[in-house]
Amino acid sequence: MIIIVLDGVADSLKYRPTSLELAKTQGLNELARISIGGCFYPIDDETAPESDAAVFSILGYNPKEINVGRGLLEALGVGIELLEGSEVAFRANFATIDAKTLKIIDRRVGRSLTSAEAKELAKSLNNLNLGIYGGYAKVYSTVGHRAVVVIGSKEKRLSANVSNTDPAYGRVGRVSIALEKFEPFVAKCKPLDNSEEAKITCELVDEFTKKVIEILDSHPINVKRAEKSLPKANALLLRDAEDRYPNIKSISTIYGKSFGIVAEMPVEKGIGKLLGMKAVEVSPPSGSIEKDLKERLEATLKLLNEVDVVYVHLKGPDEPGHDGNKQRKVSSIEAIDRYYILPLIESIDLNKIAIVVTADHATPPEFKAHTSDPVPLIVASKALKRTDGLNRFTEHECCSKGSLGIIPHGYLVLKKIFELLNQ
Ligand SMILES: O=C(O)[C@H](O)COP(=O)(O)O
Repeated sequence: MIIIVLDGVADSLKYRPTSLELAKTQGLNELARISIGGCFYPIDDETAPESDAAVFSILGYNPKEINVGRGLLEALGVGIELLEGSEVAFRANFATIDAKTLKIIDRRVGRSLTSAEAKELAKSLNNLNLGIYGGYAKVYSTVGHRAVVVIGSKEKRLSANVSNTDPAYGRVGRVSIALEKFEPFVAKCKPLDNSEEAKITCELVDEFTKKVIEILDSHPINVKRAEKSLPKANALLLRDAEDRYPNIKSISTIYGKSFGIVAEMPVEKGIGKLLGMKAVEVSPPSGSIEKDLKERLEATLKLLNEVDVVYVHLKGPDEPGHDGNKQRKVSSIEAIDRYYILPLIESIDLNKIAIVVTADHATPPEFKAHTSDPVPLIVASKALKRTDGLNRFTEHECCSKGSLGIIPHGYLVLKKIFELLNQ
């Protein structure tokens, strides 16, 4: 089986036509016609999840039970080891701020920061001495404006039970939630319990934030960017702290099948590692969608020879959703259809291999953020005894006609799919 998760591909049924309804998708339509479908709430009907919690959920793990901070997953995804007890990992965004007022101008540097620029900036911050409690910071840039930050102390124990300095996301336990409204200022770190560890961690985080702004605001990369009228990457916003490796059952133990993963972003790579999935490395987005999708397709087909279930995570539609650009979201869906779905259908025998297509969460362009809306799901196979008569892979089609109905939690979905295919 191949499970294809199109990051943030769903929109909200409040804003129709949705991006999926607008897109011309010959391949997805073909799959829909041989499918059983339905919809599901990624976590529940009130949680707008980040991708990590949503992906765990799709794979059958209740994110509120496993309770893993995304910081650790991002770190695992780029091969960073954590010293449990004295180090805390965060997901970070290079951002553009007004250095005097700390007002956030763009949480993602207008998506204009190249990975090469981010690498240079990270170099200037790495092994930063925080001046108190033997504190230090390690900064690793990943894709574009994204980074991983590890805050550590040579003297004190630290804790991940601290709030985000990125105001766009909140925390329920270690599960990160996209906030509907937030004040656009770099937030101060707040300890989330009364421990000395959380208090010291926050002092180190706030010291880090201050030092980063001092160093980055006049960094030669930013001077050059300002000359070209590009936004400066002069702050790092931290979120989703984690300080321990959780004890989670591997995915093969749960389902009795071997799993592989094709993932583009560190967070999904990290999830794959944590759950013991076999990975085929693919390069980060290169700027050529066609080339990237061909590479992802080759990786999928390679893994298909080696494992029972291949999980494929394609980032494409999420970014234009965040940017409020519906037209670009539609184009991204159409590119995935043309360069990934159609050639995939031609390369495999749908009598023997089932294809599941779904989304990890909705990112409606009208909303520019993840929402809790239900997402569509199709299970396509020529071996199914019946189909739902779907014509398209869209929110309305799957939610209104799919016989799986609207499943209340994403973590119930994969078990249902296996049951369906075993009938
Ligand atoms: O693109 C990402 O890494 C996330 O899915 C969204 O995070 P952001 O709100 O920081 O862009």
